[in-house]
Amino acid sequence: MKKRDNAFRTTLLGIVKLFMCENGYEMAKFPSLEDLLVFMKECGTTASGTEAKQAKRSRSAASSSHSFEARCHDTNPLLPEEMVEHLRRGIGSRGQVMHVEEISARIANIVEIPNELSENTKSALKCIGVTRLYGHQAESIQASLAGKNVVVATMTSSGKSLCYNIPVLEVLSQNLLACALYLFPTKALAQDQLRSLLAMTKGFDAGLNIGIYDGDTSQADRMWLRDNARLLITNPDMLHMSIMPFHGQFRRILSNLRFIIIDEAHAYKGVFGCHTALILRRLRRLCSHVYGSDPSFVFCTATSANPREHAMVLANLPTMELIQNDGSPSGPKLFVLWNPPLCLKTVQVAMRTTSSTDTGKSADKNVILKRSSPILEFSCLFAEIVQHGLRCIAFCKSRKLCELVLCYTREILQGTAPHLVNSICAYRAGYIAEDRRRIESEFFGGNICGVAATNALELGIDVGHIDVTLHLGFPGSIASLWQQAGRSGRREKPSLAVYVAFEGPLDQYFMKFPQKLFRSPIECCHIDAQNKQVLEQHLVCAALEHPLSLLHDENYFGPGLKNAVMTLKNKGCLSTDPSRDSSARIWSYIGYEKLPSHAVSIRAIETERYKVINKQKNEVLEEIEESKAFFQVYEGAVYMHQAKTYLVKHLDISSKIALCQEADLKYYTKTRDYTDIHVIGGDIAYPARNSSTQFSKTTAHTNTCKVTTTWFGFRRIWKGSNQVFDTVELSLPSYSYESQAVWVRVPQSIKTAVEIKKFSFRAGLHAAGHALLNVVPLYIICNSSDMGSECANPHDSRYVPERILLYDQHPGGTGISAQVQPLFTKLLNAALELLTSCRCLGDAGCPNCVQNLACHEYNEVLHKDAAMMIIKGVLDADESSFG
Ligand SMILES: Nc1ncnc2c1ncn2[C@@H]1O[C@H](COP(=O)(O)OP(=O)(O)OP(=O)(O)O)[C@@H](O)[C@H]1O
Repeated sequence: MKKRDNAFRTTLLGIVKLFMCENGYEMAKFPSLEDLLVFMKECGTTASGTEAKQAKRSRSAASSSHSFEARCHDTNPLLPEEMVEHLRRGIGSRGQVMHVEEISARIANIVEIPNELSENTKSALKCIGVTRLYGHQAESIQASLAGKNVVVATMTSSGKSLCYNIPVLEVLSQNLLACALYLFPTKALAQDQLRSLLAMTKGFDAGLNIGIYDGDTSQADRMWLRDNARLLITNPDMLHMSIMPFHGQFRRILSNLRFIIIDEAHAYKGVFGCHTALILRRLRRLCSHVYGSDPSFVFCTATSANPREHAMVLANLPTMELIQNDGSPSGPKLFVLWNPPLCLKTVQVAMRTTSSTDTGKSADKNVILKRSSPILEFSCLFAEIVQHGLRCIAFCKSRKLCELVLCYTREILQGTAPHLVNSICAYRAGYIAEDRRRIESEFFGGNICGVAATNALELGIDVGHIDVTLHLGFPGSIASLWQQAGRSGRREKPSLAVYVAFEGPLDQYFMKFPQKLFRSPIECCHIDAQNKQVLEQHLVCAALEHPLSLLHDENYFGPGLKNAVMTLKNKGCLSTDPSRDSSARIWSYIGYEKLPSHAVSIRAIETERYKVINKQKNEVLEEIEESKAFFQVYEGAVYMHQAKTYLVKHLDISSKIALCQEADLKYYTKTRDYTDIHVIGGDIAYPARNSSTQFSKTTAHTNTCKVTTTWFGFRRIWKGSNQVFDTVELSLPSYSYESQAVWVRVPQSIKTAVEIKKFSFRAGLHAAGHALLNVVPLYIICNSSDMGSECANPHDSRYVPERILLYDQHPGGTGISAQVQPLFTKLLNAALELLTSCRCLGDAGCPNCVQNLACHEYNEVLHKDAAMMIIKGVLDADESSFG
């Protein structure tokens, strides 16, 4: 018996050793098996059961670069609600399911199609198989036909398009001159809408001449549409650059304009929203002053806290009918919060720094409790879901994550269901338009059953029925999470959403307090149509389109009009006839630019891009924005595209081309770089609405800044173990762009106090910046990549300014820094709370407090205690300066 026990012990120890070693744990820390098991039990991890089996399997799958494998091999079709139980028993058996929120089904509120609608409209409904209307559709159609401005804020896939298509088709079939203008934020959505409009109007006997007028429309088609279209689909960019500056060519449409449709209105926020608001004011002014038309608006938007206010500000409308009683049916949805399990990991930790000049270079190995990789957990879930016949969108926060998830999931499927490997793909910005259209239609048609996507698929492109949405990390706002989750479960069908947490503070906060996710109000959509800089830019465009009048145009451009006109006069952009009475003066454009609208970029989108070309096939794989290019493509970089790895062979900086070739590589690469932020000056005040005294007691400033990134090398890292095995030098030009920063000065006395404690001040500033960055999404709708903080470079001991600084990572800035400024005290308090409540040990903190996944310096040179002293010091100093 004893002999058998010993044999069992030896075998078990062998398995555990293998498991520990494959997962990077250090056995030496545990002298006996008992010590190890006691430790693992305390940590809530066990190397027996599933883990040990996995370890065994990993050994047999030694050829694979990863030590993971899907742990459930059955591939029976399952319904979404069966899936939760299945996951709990299978890959979720290590207690990953933190919460299951049951969202009950919604019963449809159905009404008959109003009899008074024309035969044309009735036949359009028949063409798409709609026999009755949902309550909200009937309500909004009635309001629109009565001439009211309407905003429809109902769930994803609730049939919002009919809320505008029906009144438009009705009016256009009754009045053969009437026209409508549809605005979509993306070209893909415009294509989608054109398809459904063409399907609806097959039997129409009134010529509508529906067409898209965007950057892809040929010159011949443009001319035809200008002369004939009655339903013109376009986007704010075209309106701004190509339609309004040449409005005379659109005389027929503008004179007869009855409707302006704005779908996906929630996409118009931040700087893009601010520009669109000014574009709509220009359009309404032209319609009224030049063409005598007064179109009604229909907005469709995802649920937000303020759909009515948002739509009214966007188009400067005094009244707006809000339709939000969703009458569409929806099946039950289960929303699962999934936390990757804790396990033991050996990590290199920076030792406590001993002086202000020491940058914390010494390191030691230690065993810590860490969550297993959320990316692998997510990929296992993705693989499991598609194996059970469920159609799935796996939402990832970044393009790189999208590629990694696809790569890992395909690898899992290769072992468990090889026939499904090519039935999943990635979908993200950067792919060329044809590839995106192909993926959309293959997903719609069922050739593809799962897509790893960024928020590029969040907006309502119709990809057919989806059973499950997976969410890797918090997408930046509760509104956005709901919008993504709403993509599954059309009509009465049950659906499932699984939110997989990263180790960051925000994700862990929601795992701990699920009610904050499910019971908290959804965020507001903010825009500031009074932004001085944006107003001036659009007034120049407006003056070219039709001279400005202080008397008649204040209605459109608001109380800032007079000051802005005077500024533009001083800049030599506007002139007036001084002999006229001042109130009767009209202001004409006299600037040197022929088309001022071409100098106004409304999305802060970069035009300069690098093309990534597959050398063997001579095909363009991707176009990467210039600011992001050198993080992904340089000679020797491993570049990923649709789960294939490529080696970048040549980078031609002058022609902006990266040539790569497919290669089966077991490593990935990461750049070594640093980013300097130079505050230029010029206060920015945005948005005005937030600068109430309640928030403004802060010495924080918002200024324009210059961001310069320098790349000096890259590392080659093994895929499975994440071990660096090679470091290579790089010589690339630095990249600079102007942006906006929000920052607060740290008093000299605090620096001295930190240094008396023998803490590193640089490390404290770095950690304080991270802590602040980690709490920003609690207050402001943004993606984690929107903002960065000033990070201390471990290889650089130059002077660092005594400040905590966050900056907008989009060239040109999207206004987010200025949104943060009035909230700075709140953020400092929240960051301090985050640090004091985190019980991690060690100066370098943990991903729950001062570490940040996106840190340019890989979380080196951090000091949590110093960060707490600095934040507290700034708060005290601010409090005393405001009394
Ligand atoms: N009254 C109705 N009866 C039956 N089906 C309907 C009805 N209204 C709309 N639908 C169908 O519901 C689906 C979703 O409609 P639609 O795309 O208009 O929703 P949406 O709210 O605009 O979606 P998104 O939020 O993704 O933009 C379409 O297939 C449409 O044909």
